[in-house]
Amino acid sequence: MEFPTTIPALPTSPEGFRSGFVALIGRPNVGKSTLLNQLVGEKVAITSPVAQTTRNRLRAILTTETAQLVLLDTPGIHKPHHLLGERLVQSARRAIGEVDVVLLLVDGSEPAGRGDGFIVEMLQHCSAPVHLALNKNDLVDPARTEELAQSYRELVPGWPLHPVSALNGAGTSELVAALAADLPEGPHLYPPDAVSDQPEQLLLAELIREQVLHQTREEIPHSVAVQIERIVDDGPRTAVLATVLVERSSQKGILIGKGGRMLKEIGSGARQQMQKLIDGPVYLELFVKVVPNWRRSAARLSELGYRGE
Ligand SMILES: Nc1nc2c(ncn2[C@@H]2O[C@H](COP(=O)(O)OP(=O)(O)OP(=O)(O)O)[C@@H](O)[C@H]2O)c(=O)[nH]1
Repeated sequence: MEFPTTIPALPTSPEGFRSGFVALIGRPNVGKSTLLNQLVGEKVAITSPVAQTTRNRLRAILTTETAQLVLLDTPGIHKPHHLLGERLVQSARRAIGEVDVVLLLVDGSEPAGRGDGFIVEMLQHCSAPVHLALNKNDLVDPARTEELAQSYRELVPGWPLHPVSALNGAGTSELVAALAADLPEGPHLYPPDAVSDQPEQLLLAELIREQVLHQTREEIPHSVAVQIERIVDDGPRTAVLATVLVERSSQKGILIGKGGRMLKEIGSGARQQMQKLIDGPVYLELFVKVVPNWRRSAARLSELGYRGE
């Protein structure tokens, strides 16, 4: 694990303080991004009702009185269909090998299924302790809680189980305490008020991609990537120039919309989120570019930051 070389103003950590890395693993759409945002209390990971929106290993940093957890958000695990899919799985595997604790998140409103077996198998060989969080507990009829929990207990005997709702925060402080207890004793790794070590550029790109997914729903699948071309901080406002890459010209048409209306909606939604993140006015200019088969092009993937092995 790499540590930053320059760390501004780290406090003296109290005796018994714990710190370390937690990998967040789970199938697509179980609520990993929602949980990260709930834990950290600021928007660090994008969420979407469409599965498979998390592409980057986004680190969120959570500091409590007694511990600091550095969370790695890994892409949803699934069977890879193309090169991008394979890189997502590689990235999840790498995350598991590098951390102090693994948190496996499942949709606890459904009983354990075959897809969960695939991940459990993958985690059997992992030396770090694994915790299982049963998410979406808010959707569960209390009369079924025990039956659902039992189906997971049978799948992973001995792993600690935590019912949570990433949406409303129920059970999350107990979850954090349990994860922190499994971290080694150690000092702060980041300043206590840090929430992410991701470059601002990546966060901004993710906010645009989130709007594309929200506004276009199924019409534009995952063949979209965002490149931030330039960020100019000219005093009163921050100007952001970004390009949205799609694979086909029909997708470009949908993204731009009639009279440019769709792109305007996307831009305006993204700009509002950016202003919250930056805490100041933002000017956003968006371009749409067709790059056929960008998902299959290894060079392009590396340029966009999806590292292979
Ligand atoms: N009711 C309920 N819905 C939730 C909860 N957590 C997440 N969701 C919803 O589930 C959907 C998927 O959540 P995400 O956080 O994007 O899921 P993810 O695991 O990051 O998805 P990928 O990026 O595809 O890996 C969204 O519509 C969330 O609002 C929860 O605790 N309760």
